[in-house]
Amino acid sequence: MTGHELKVEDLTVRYGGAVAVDAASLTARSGAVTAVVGPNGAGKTSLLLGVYGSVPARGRVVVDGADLSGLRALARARRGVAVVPQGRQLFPHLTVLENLKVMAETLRLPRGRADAALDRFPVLRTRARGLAGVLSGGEQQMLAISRALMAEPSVLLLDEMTTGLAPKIVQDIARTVAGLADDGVCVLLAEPTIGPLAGLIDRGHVLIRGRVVATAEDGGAALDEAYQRAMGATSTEFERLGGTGSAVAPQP
Ligand SMILES: Nc1ncnc2c1ncn2[C@@H]1O[C@H](COP(=O)(O)OP(=O)(O)OP(=O)(O)O)[C@@H](O)[C@H]1O
Repeated sequence: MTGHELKVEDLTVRYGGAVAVDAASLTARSGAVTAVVGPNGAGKTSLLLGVYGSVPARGRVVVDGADLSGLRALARARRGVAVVPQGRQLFPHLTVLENLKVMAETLRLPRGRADAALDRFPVLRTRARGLAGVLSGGEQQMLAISRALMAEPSVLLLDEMTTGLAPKIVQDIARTVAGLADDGVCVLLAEPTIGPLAGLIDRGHVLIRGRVVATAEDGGAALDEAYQRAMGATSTEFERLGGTGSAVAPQP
């Protein structure tokens, strides 16, 4: 197995004056599935897109020792970083195969790569000439994952891969993701809850208000505990501040 490592150092993402990710540092390595968990708006998507390079970010993104921070998303994709975006972002009016071809052409992958990607999940081969927009949610997610894997990435970023999917599909996809990590892909996924993925996640980081506030190394259940603790501490702080969520103490 060839191992890969992602190191994120002091990553900061701003939208205008608003800080979405605040000097976040984390690591992920192949052989283990790493998760970033946090509530809605915590900055998970911004973090993954900052790593992928599709939103401007400060800080460092290092893959296998190479600093990719100065590169645009396409260049990072060619250097082995792939993303399965939140909401999948497929072209609904293109066929399954055409969706794969668009990415293959964008990344200038060898001919035949898009067709071969249909074999990642058997259902994609049977739906190859059907429109992506009429696939079920689970099938669309399989297509998005196959599309991301076409370039044989060393780092795979998965944003809320299970949202809205039936439990059986979640488990099928989780098995695929576990297999990828075992096969040497460095997997970093972002989820608002750990729930059905507790068995998949090996380690991870808790992100709250853009900051990494906790790290757990001993599996999904340990990460969930750290997450609950951090959320408890956050709501206690919130109450202490009079429910304003600001750093300004409430007036008597
Ligand atoms: N394009 C944007 N322009 C301005 N603000 C944004 C943009 N994208 C996200 N934000 C804001 O940045 C913060 C972090 O959002 P982000 O989507 O990264 O969090 P998240 O943890 O992925 O949340 P969710 O689970 O709801 O997707 C939020 O306050 C959000 O409103």
